[in-house]
Amino acid sequence: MAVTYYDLAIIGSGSGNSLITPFWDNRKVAIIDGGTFGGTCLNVGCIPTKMYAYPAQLASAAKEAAGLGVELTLGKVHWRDMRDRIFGRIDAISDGGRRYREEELDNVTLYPERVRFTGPKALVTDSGQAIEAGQIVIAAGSRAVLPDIPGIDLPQVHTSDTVMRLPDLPDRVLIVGGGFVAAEFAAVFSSFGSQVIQINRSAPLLKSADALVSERFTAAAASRWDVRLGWTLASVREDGTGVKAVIQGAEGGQETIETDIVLVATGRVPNSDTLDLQTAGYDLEADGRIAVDKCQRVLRQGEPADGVFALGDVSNPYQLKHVANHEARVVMHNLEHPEDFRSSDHRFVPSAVFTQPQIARVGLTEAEARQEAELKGYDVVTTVQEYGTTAYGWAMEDSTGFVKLVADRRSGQLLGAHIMGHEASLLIQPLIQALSFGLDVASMARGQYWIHPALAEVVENALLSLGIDDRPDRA
Ligand SMILES: Cc1cc2nc3c(=O)[nH]c(=O)nc-3n(C[C@H](O)[C@H](O)[C@H](O)COP(=O)(O)OP(=O)(O)OC[C@H]3O[C@@H](n4cnc5c(N)ncnc54)[C@H](O)[C@@H]3O)c2cc1C
Ligand SMILES: NC(=O)c1ccc[n+]([C@@H]2O[C@H](COP(=O)([O-])OP(=O)(O)OC[C@H]3O[C@@H](n4cnc5c(N)ncnc54)[C@H](O)[C@@H]3O)[C@@H](O)[C@H]2O)c1
Repeated sequence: MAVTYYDLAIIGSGSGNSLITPFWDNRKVAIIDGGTFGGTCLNVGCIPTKMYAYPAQLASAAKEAAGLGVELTLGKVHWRDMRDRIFGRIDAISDGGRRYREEELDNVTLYPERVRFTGPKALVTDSGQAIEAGQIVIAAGSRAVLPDIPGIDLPQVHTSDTVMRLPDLPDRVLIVGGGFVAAEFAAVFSSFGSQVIQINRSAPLLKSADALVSERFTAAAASRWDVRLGWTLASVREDGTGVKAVIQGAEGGQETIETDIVLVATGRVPNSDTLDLQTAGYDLEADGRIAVDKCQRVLRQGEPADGVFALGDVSNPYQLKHVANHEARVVMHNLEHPEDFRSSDHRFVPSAVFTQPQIARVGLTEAEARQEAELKGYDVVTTVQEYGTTAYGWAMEDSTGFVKLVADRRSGQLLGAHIMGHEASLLIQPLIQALSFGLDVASMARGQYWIHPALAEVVENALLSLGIDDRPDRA
């Protein structure tokens, strides 16, 4: 079999696509992707979901405004127009990116097919094209898992990959799962007027969040759509244009739900199993992720393999685009500077769920901090500051938003921050900055102005209410 040799082969055109810098202009690069060019975030993930989440926020403003003396009526939601606007933009970007790689860069070859390893630095595509490369980057991402139950292949059963392309807004939606994807789509569909039932195996929703966030979000969600905890999906069968979904309770009971569509959002698994990694001898973590060292080098029998890197959802447990981007920047440097490797920094990985109300997090939950307290010598202190205690919170008549901080009284450092409420994803950013740069609580609270009466005052007040005051020059 004829083998084509490349200096660099990249598996996955999501975060992997950003690795082709001018450094490679006079070198041969292969980029291989068996799916839609641009990967998850662009085509079926972060970007289109937020392009639905924002109009959903606008649609739900009508209810919010009523409490403030403004009568707004939600007219019609033009789902099809929205869908066409969103994907008109996204598909063009994906297509443009693919064309640029395929047609405009002489040194880059795009293989639009799946690939697997045949040796440590050897690959073969589904059509049998053999590739060898000096360096290889595995950026193959993750995919939605589907439970193995009767009816799971019916066209009315969706994952996040397909649900955003529905021809019409469904009247009734059954959402299975209690994580990020479920929380975001439940908010979108319920804001647009669909009847949403969300079932989750465990209680509460968003169970990896700080316990107070999970508890309060579960209550907030239940006030907006129908939340049923302790249920799983048992089977689905067609019923006219919709389906009858049988759900199974933790106690053994069953119920049948009539719905137009089912959205399965029960987690994602790394695509490592598509790559025949055992042939190349590379190590996997227990959950199927590719094992890497701090420099993102793939491990082989516990040792970093020379010139083989992995990044993003295929190797990290976070499954977040900003983490994949960070790791891609590290890999980009390490590919070009083998004599001067950099490491990834996973100390303070933040996340936000663009549901209603919004949720954001960085650092430790209270439970994690208490668990680590003895080992690390933390004197754990926490505070909860309601949005409603600040001037802007009054303006909003907010009754659900809050900031929870977790800190170490001994060192005066923040350990974690958890926000639920309006623009939580923005309010969290100064706290991410404080953690990342080691800014102590007292300096952060009093070493700068906080604009009055902005919503950010809720962060200032939360910092002050921790009762940590060790700045000798505090005014
Ligand atoms: C609905 C949804 C919403 C999300 N929202 C957010 C958000 O708001 N913020 C956030 O930070 N993250 C979000 N994420 C997560 C984010 O999308 C991912 O963490 C990120 O896209 C992962 O990037 P990646 O480069 O690792 O993989 P991907 O972008 O998935 O790229 C992997 C590529 O590899 C290809 N591939 C896989 N196996 C093979 C093979 N054997 N051969 C050839 N090609 C292969 C795939 O076709 C794919 O194109 C969301 C995810 C989903 C599903
Ligand atoms: N805003 C964001 O950053 C964002 C948005 C969407 C997705 N993502 C990423 O995508 C990843 C995947 O999201 P996800 O929501 O699919 O997974 P997840 O792991 O966050 O949540 C899966 C949920 O499904 C439940 N579940 C599992 N099996 C079940 C079953 N058989 N029946 C009922 N419930 C069941 C689990 O209890 C859990 O609540 C996330 O980890 C996240 O990192 C990020």
